[in-house]
Amino acid sequence: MGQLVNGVWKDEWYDTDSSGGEFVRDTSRHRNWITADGTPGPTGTGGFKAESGRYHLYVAYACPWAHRTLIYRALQGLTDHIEVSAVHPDMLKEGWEFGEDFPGATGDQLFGSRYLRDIYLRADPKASGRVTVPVLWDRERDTIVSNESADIIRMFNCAFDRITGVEYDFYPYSLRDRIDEMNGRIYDSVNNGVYKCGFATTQAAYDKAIGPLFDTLDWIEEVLSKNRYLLGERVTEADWRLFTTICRFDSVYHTHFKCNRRQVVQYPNIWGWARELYQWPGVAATVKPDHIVRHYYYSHDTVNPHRIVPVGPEIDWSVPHGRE
Ligand SMILES: N[C@@H](CCC(=O)N[C@@H](CS)C(=O)NCC(=O)O)C(=O)O
Repeated sequence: MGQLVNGVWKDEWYDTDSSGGEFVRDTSRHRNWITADGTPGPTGTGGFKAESGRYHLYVAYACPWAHRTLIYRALQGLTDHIEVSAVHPDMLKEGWEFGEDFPGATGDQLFGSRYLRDIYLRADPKASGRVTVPVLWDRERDTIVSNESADIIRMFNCAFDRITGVEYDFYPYSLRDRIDEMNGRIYDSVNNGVYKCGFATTQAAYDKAIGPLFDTLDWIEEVLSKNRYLLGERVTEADWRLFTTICRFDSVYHTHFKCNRRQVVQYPNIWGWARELYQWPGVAATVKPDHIVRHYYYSHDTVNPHRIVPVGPEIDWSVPHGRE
C-alpha cells in the first residue's frame, strides 16, 4: 500500500505517528458531479452531463465505500449505462492492481492498465495522494469525475433518471436534514469507526474508537426495534451507507479490526434489517464475501503479518428477515 507524490508511487503505510496512533482518513481530491444537463454540482466544475455509456466505474468488491456505488448502480437501473472494472482483492506494495486471477476481478476494461494508480496518473500525471476506490471515470473528457463515494451515490440517485426511467429517491427533500444527521453520526463512529479501531496503533487510539462504535450500534438496534428502516418506513441513503459496513462486520471487522464486543448476529433488529436489504432484488450480487475476506486479512500486513485468512464465520443471509 502506498500513495502518489507528484506522480511518483511511494510504498508507505498510513502515518499514525503524527496523530497519537489514530487513523485519520484523507479527504477525496476529485469532487466533480455528473448532473442531468451538465451544469456544475455542489462541488467541482461542470461539464459532466449524464449520458449512457460515457462513464466507467472502478471498484473493489472488498471496499465498503465502493460497495455503496455498486448498490446504487444496481438499484437505480444503471447497469446498462455505466460499466464496471473491479480490481483484484489483494492490495499490496503497488496498491490496488488489475490482476484477473481471482473470480470477479475484471482487469481494467477501459485501458488494460496494470495498477489503479495508472488511472489517477492518466487524469493528472503529477497526481499526489492516496489511490482509492471507487473512481468514476469520464471517457469523453478522459479524466476522473469523482473519487468520493458519498457524492457518487447522490449522482447515481437522480442524475440519470431521464435515461433510466428509475425515479426511486433515496435522498428525498423532506428527509435530507435527518439523513445528513444520521450519516454524520454513523460515518464517524461506525463506517469509519471500524477503521479507527482496526488501524489504531496505540491502545489509547483503539479505546477512543471502540466505545462510540458500540454505543452507536446499540442506539441503532434501538432505532430499528421501532422503525423498519433508519428513518422510518422508507429506505433512504442512510440505510445503504450503513449496510455496506454491517455486511462486512462479522466476517472481518469483528475479528480483524478487533471490533469484538458483539457480532451483528447478536443484534436481532440490525441483523433482520441487514438481511432485508441484502434480499432486495439486485443487492446480493453486489456482495462478494470472497473478495471481502481475502482483501482485509491478506492486504493489511501491519494488522495480520502472516496473512492467514480465517475460515469463518458461516453467515446465512437467506434466512427470512421477518421485518414488516
Ligand atoms: N472517501 C473515500 C474513501 C475510499 C477509500 O478509502 N477506499 C479504500 C478501500 S476500502 C482505498 O481504496 N484505500 C486505499 C488507500 O487508502 O491507499 C470514499 O468514500 O469514496
